[in-house]
Amino acid sequence: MVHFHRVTLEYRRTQTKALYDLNLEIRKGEFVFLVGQSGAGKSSLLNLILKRLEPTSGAVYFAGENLKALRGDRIALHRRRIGAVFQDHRLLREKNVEENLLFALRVLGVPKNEWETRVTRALRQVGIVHKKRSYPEELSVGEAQRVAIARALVGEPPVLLADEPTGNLDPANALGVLEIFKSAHARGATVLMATHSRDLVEAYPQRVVLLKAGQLVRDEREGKYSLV
Ligand SMILES: Nc1ncnc2c1ncn2[C@@H]1O[C@H](COP(=O)(O)OP(=O)(O)OP(=O)(O)O)[C@@H](O)[C@H]1O
Repeated sequence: MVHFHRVTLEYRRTQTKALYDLNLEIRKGEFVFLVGQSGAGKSSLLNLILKRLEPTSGAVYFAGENLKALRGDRIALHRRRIGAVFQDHRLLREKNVEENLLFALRVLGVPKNEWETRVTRALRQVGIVHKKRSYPEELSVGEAQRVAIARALVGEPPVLLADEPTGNLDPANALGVLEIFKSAHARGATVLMATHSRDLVEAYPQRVVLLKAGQLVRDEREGKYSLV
């Protein structure tokens, strides 16, 4: 589903090598925790999959297609296959929770007759139906994070990327968020989640990929939380 072939990423201005000669293959339907110290390259890796960044050398393939070849509208179409949850969740401030999700469905081109069911289902999954008329600034950090997850889920994309989705949450809420991703995984989604949380990795023993200074140093199939 996602394949990194000898990927090096250097941020030109600062000449920082964020990733170095990285090879990684993630199969359809896998759940992968991406772990490693701050600055190890986790966010950079996720941004390459979204084609927000281009590799300096090497190639990133998505569903067999080299992302380098994508231009214009095809980049937008590519991103619609991915539900992304980043720390800066970028909810639209002038729209309430429900409208934020409806906006995502409109962009995705989902037929109107499905909108209501999809929104209700996604908000239910994250336990936030009661806040559907609230505006982003009226939400707690954790609530806003859950809305961002609902927005990523509402289009039912085949791939979910999450960068520290539980970073601002207390342990109970963090495990709640993990449950949401577990359900998406059970429904067949491929999930790649960057995290610093041992608790999460321990709670859901799956593949764990450890990055260190931009290199893949361990790849464990059985969720060894000691890697975190
Ligand atoms: N826009 C940028 N310009 C220059 N250097 C950057 C940029 N973004 C990240 N870096 C550098 O690239 C390296 C990898 O950063 P990245 O954000 O991918 O790490 P991370 O593992 O996600 O860290 P964290 O756990 O703190 O989010 C770091 O050395 C960082 O300072």
